[in-house]
Parts: sequence; structure tokens; C-alpha cells
Amino acid sequence: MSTAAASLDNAPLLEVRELVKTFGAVRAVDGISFKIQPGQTVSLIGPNGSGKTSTLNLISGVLKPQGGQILLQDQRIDGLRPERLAELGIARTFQNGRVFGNMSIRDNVLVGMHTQLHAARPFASLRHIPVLRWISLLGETVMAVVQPPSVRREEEAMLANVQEELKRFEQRLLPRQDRFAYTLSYANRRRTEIARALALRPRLLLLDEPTAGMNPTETAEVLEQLLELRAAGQSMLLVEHKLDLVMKLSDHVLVMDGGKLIAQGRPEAIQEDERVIETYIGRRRSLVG
Ligand SMILES: Nc1ncnc2c1ncn2[C@@H]1O[C@H](COP(=O)(O)OP(=O)(O)OP(=O)(O)O)[C@@H](O)[C@H]1O
Repeated sequence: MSTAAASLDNAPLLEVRELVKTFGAVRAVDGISFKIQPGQTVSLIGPNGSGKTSTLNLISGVLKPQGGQILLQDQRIDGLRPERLAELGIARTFQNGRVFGNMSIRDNVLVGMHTQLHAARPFASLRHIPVLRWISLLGETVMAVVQPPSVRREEEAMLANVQEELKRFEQRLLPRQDRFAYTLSYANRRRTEIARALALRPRLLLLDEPTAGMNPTETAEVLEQLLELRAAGQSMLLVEHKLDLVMKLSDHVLVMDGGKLIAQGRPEAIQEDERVIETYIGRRRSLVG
């Protein structure tokens, strides 16, 4: 094995170095650094306004940092646009569950696979070069009109993948796959969003409060699904307020306060950390239970 390949094998999946994001006088993210190893589930916790969502937005390209670096397996990705990051294998869900209401569940998930199309998107790499992006658009249009066998085969494979993703939510989504997303319950919209993010076969899945607004039964169900994903080796970074879930799911916990990382470690250690307990609930008490 070459030295370069060996160093990539040892590289963290994601590395955040001295990341900074300010909004006017507010230092929403104030020089934080952390790593996510391949296959790890890492949770980001902290009080309201501590900078968790901003951090996720920086990693997913929704925000651009003012300082610091983000590396995906040793490749600088800070400042890249969300579509480019999706192509590189970073998928995310949003706090309020964003789905296309006027599309079916199946099509919502299919959309998530767009960046994986090869036959239907010839010259896709040119899309990132402003003066040449029309070549890529023209290529996609021609392929959509002509529908050569390679494009049809690719579409069939994509639809099979959609079924696979929907199967994760067998009882909830599979029987409803033809329904418009706007007819779904809140919990099912959030499940659809997770299925769409997974359809990208992401190297890293970012989840912003995946169980927000869910009742205890729904939360327990999503926890089971996330535990299954973790067991399958999916790397995840999640922002979550439900500490019970965080403690059951995480390999590593990052604690933010005022834009800074005030502690990090295994869930058992974090539960006992005096500073975390003080910051989180303002008095000396166990974090969960
Ligand atoms: N677009 C924005 N414009 C101005 N200030 C912002 C913006 N986004 C976040 N902030 C500020 O940055 C700080 C961190 O916000 P952020 O949403 O990242 O925190 P959070 O930990 O995710 O909070 P919550 O748990 O309530 O979602 C807060 O003071 C917030 O008011």
C-alpha cells in the first residue's frame, strides 16, 4: 500500500479545525475542533443557542465559515456548496423536516439519489465550472429526451434503491409511498427525510434533531432505526436535545456552550462531567434518568 493510501486509511472521516462562524457580534461557533472516525455516531449537545445547528450548517455547506477548516478524509471541504458536498457523500436532514409536499414519498426519496446518476448526467463534473455548465445541462436534457438503455437501467436501479430505503420504515412509509408528502403525519415526513438522506448512500449522515416533535413511542422507533444504521457502520453526526437518546446511541458526545466545545468524550464520561452538568441544567444532578 502506498504511503498516501495508508495515511487515508488512518484519516478521520471528518475533521473540524478551529471552526469560526460569527453573526455580527455573536460568535455562534467560536473556534471548535473535533474529529469523527469512520463508523462512529457522534452527538452534539448543548443549551439553546450554543451553536449546534450553526456547526451542522457549516459542515453541510449551508453556511460558510469565517475561519478554520473542515476536512473530509483529508480533503478540504469548508466553503463548498451543499450540492457538491452531497456528491462527496455528506447528506443531512433539517430541524423542521423538509420534504416536497406536492411530490410522492417515493419521488421525495428518488430526489435524494440525483447526485448518484451517471448515465443520465453526462459531463456532470462540468457543472462546477460556470462557463461550461451549459454543456452538462444540455447533456442531461438530451439523455432525458432520448432515454437510452443505460439511462433506463440506471433509473430502474434507482427505483430499486428507493424501495430498499423505504423498507427501513416498512410499516410507516412503504404502504404510503404513492401518497403526496403533504398528506403525511409529521413523524412520517421526518422519516421520509431520513430515507431521502440515506438514499444518497452518504459517507456521513448529519441529523438535526431527528426526533424533534415526536412522541415517546415515535422517538423510540426512530432510535431503533438509528441503532440499526449505526450497527450497519453508517457514520453519523447528530444534534439532539433528548439526552436519553444521545446516551443510548452515541459513541462520542460533543458538548457546546456559547459557541465553544466545553467537553467531549464517551457518553458515560459526559454524564459525570461536572462542567457539563452545571452548564446543561444549572445544578448538580445526573444528566439522564
Ligand atoms: N442566521 C442567523 N443570524 C443571526 N444570528 C444567528 C443566525 N443563526 C444563528 N444565530 C445565532 O447564533 C447562536 C447559535 O445559534 P444556533 O442555532 O447554532 O444554536 P443551537 O445550539 O442550534 O440552538 P437550538 O438548540 O435552539 O437550535 C445564537 O445566538 C443564534 O441566535
